[in-house]
Amino acid sequence: MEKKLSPIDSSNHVISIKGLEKSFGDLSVLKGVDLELYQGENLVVLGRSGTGKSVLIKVISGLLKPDKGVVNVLGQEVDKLTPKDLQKLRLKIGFSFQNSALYDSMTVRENLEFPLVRNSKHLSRAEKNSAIESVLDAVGLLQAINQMPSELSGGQRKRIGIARTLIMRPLIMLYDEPTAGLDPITSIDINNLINEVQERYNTSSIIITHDLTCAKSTGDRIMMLLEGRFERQGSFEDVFNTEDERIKTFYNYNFTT
Ligand SMILES: Nc1ncnc2c1ncn2[C@@H]1O[C@H](COP(=O)(O)OP(=O)(O)OP(=O)(O)O)[C@@H](O)[C@H]1O
Repeated sequence: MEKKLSPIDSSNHVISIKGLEKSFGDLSVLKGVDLELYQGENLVVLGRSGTGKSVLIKVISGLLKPDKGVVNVLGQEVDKLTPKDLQKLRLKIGFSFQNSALYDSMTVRENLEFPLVRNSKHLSRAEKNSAIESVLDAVGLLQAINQMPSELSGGQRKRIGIARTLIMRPLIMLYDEPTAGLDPITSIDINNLINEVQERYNTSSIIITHDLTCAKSTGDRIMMLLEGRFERQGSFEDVFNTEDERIKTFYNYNFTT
């Protein structure tokens, strides 16, 4: 399903990257990447495996340092921050990583309480309960509050993972392969949830994926990472309306196999 595009204020960016380069030994992964994430938009970063999408997310979140370039997140240059300030900045970013597993020995409620206990010690019991119930309601799983992760489906666990991220009220969401390993119907549910989160919490998001259905249904704007650079960007149609064989192959592989 195609996305109803959100109105974007392109004068107001929450992430701005200019001339980002990152290599590992002889392997040059990002070769001069520019990217702006605008307030309130869903930006999809598409690219084949190994093109550096996860490296990009790690640089944005300060887990990797750029070799060259400026990476500004919420007005701060990430690689110039002290560990304490970087930690503060990270609390404003919600990470939905492929491997952000739930704690199996804790109930859903305890899993959601965990980040609050660590980072929002001032909250009362009632405030914690209210925050937990509110995010569970947002992901449509209030009824699962006392269940164990092992009792939930893969799609439900993904939803709880997103709820656990939302509980800290992030300004930016970073989704790394949100539909990986999910069947097509469950993937549609997650795509819808990404859009609901955008509307409900007014988050700005980067969605890293090679799933074109996910790109089409969640992206206000698409950027295509090819050989270390963003070669094309725009609406889904803009990006794929091209004679570039590399992009045509990517499209055909996704939609015809
Ligand atoms: N810490 C690291 N040390 C050395 N090489 C790395 C490191 N992190 C990533 N790489 C290399 O950088 C390249 C890009 O990796 P990355 O994980 O960003 O790809 P990706 O586009 O996210 O792929 P996928 O879709 O498969 O997750 C790969 O060749 C990877 O081996």
